[in-house]
Amino acid sequence: MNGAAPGDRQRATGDHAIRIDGLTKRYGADVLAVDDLSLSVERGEIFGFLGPNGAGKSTTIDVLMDYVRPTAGEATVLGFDAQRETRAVHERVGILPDGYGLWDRLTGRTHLEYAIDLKGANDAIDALLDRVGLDRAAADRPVGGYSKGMTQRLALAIALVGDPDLLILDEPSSGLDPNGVRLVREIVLERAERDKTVFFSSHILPQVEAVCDRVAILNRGRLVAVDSVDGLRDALGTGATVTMTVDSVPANLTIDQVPGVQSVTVDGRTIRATVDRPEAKVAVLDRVREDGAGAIVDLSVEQSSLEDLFSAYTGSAPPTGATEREERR
Ligand SMILES: Nc1ncnc2c1ncn2[C@@H]1O[C@H](COP(=O)(O)OP(=O)(O)OP(=O)(O)O)[C@@H](O)[C@H]1O
Repeated sequence: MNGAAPGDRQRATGDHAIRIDGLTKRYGADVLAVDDLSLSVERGEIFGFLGPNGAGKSTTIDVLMDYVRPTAGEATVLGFDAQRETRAVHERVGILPDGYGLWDRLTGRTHLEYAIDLKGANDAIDALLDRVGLDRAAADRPVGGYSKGMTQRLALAIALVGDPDLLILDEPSSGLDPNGVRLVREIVLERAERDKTVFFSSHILPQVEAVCDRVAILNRGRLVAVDSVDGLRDALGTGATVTMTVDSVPANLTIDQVPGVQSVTVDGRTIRATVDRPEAKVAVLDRVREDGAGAIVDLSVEQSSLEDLFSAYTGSAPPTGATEREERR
């Protein structure tokens, strides 16, 4: 990477990868896309930026990159002012934008050459292609003939040019097959291992849950929550669901009286209890036996998912794609 003045080096070692302060963005008189948003992302964090459709995620990212100007408030990226020091930001940030603009007639390789040139970087193009699983021969064909998945792999490769300190991914998994979704996760985790920062919005909540240190949830332009997934769970008091299949369901089932049990449902020989604290899980098992359930023939305990939390914080069903299953880290 080039172009850092001596003063820049000092600022670029600041604590925050992203700092957003009182950001508001209006489109015309009617649309309040982002409403007084303040948010900090630490260096080295993997940070998930979530919200229902139209919540203001892309608008926020557009302000960070100075693609749009805020109505009020300010933002710094890697210590540089997003509006006044745009060039320094662009040199250090890799972005996979929502609806990336590629030129149909140019090859994938040419796109990468331009991106390397623009950043003053010296990446080996074949290594970038290999990293995102894009066939080297395909890279010599115009991108107009690429599938959606190939296009997205190319856009990811462009985002990785120059080994950026901050990678911003806006919906990185839309249009990708399961291999592509896995690739995004690998790239995100590889960045984390090298203390790079990743800020990404995604509708695939299990993927976010699997990789993010913290998440922010935006709803109608306002920040409604920011914490680790565990922290969000604790704040809402939603803990876990204990599911037991028993020999016979007792006529007088009293587990709803166990401290920490929030709700109990029975379906055939399966009893399901939601609990709001860890010790209630074991207490529920003890009580079921005391009530006379006989043997417990099957048992599972599931933490409240990020999908459950998302719905609780926004009052909306998780966005399309959120139910795609992901392995946990
Ligand atoms: N250029 C624009 N002109 C007018 N309104 C806009 C413009 N861009 C975004 N908006 C509006 O601003 C609001 C926030 O949109 P934004 O794209 O930032 O949300 P998002 O959270 O990224 O949504 P999605 O998940 O659907 O991509 C929406 O109401 C949207 O219609």
